[in-house]
Amino acid sequence: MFSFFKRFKGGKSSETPPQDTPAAQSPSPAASEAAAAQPAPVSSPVSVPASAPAIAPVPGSAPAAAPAPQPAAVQPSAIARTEAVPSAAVEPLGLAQQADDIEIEEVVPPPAPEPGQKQSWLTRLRSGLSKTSAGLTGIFVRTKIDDELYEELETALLMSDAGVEATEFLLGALREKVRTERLTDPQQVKAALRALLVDLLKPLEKSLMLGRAQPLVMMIAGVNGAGKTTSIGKLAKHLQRFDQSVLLAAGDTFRAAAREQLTIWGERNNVTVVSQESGDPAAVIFDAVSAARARKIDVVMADTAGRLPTQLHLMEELRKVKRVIGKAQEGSPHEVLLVIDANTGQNALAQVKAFDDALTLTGLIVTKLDGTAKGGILAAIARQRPVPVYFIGVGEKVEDLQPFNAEEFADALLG
Ligand SMILES: Nc1nc2c(ncn2[C@@H]2O[C@H](COP(=O)(O)OP(=O)(O)OP(=O)(O)O)[C@@H](O)[C@H]2O)c(=O)[nH]1
Repeated sequence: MFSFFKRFKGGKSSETPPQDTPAAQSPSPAASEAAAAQPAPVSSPVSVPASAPAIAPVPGSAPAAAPAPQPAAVQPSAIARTEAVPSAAVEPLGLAQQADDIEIEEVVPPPAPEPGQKQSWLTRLRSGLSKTSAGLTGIFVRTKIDDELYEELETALLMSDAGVEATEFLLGALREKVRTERLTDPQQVKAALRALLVDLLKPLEKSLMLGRAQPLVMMIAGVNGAGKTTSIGKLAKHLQRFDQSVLLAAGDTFRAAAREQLTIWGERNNVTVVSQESGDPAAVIFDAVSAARARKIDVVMADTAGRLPTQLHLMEELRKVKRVIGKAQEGSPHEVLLVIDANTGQNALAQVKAFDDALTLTGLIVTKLDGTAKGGILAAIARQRPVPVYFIGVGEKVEDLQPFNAEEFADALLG
């Protein structure tokens, strides 16, 4: 089963988080880059209790969900999936070196869905992708498997934003499967396409692993309006439900409304927001990470201003933000997430490539799959830049942001 989050557990790492010295009071001398910038006052609209549990029991983590730990990451499906993902750079801090005293356990299963909730989420995903699924399923009502079927399929896949490379790959593999498995019925071809899609998308499935550092620092980037701030809010709410204390850094010092949006959200949800009226986003985020270390907060999420990959100076600014976060806490940021709007089609792939080249992304959040999105973009990403997809969004409510699941997604695409 796919987990909402995973928990990094055991050993010295979680009991003794690295460098607990409150850096807020005594910043690291190495932080000259950030120190040169204006310090950001820590504004705590509503303060988070300093005693927020670092590794609190996880709701719903019934013993059955937590099999006996085995040395060095042997949780079956979860770890296999993690290893299958090329950017397994997110493997927790020096895991290999600490294999003797660290275990990984999948102890954070998905929350028990409220009646109808899961169903309504899937319904929204299906209806969001209905344009693509209508196009694809129409093809398989034919009676024969012929060139026309493959041509229509090619058009439908290209129209779904899968792009030339993923489309050619899927069609080539499909023809091969039809030949070797001697398929004769178009419905069998549909099932074969589903299997190929699942295989293609599966490496993108990955759970966010909690508890491998304190704080776990996530930097969130993306173009304007992709849904960064909204996703941070939703994710913070999910994290709170998993007993994680959260602190937000309003690193979008460019757009006042974004800062306000985050602050209001923080006030409503009892989450501290570190913000500054203007100035250097790196300094704001540096202070936020330092404050989180001092307060023993579990997760820091750092918002950043939207920017286009072609705005080279702004991309350089992001690289600086990342470097400075590393000075506030060694090994940070643990996650560099890109938020992409699925409605931007192939442009989203270009964004993934550009931001990955600049920042070495560890994951994606794909938003607005409830809109006019066609969904094939995930096949293009899987084929051309397989950065894991942690979450997908199908609406504006908190529960509209859910973990990406390749099978559910393939089913929604194929109708
Ligand atoms: N329909 C839909 N709307 C979404 C989703 N995610 C975010 N939005 C909306 O998209 C709009 C932009 O979201 P923001 O979170 O402000 O985007 P941002 O990336 O922070 O924008 P900038 O600060 O300008 O860079 C808002 O109206 C959100 O409510 C989603 O999954 N579905």
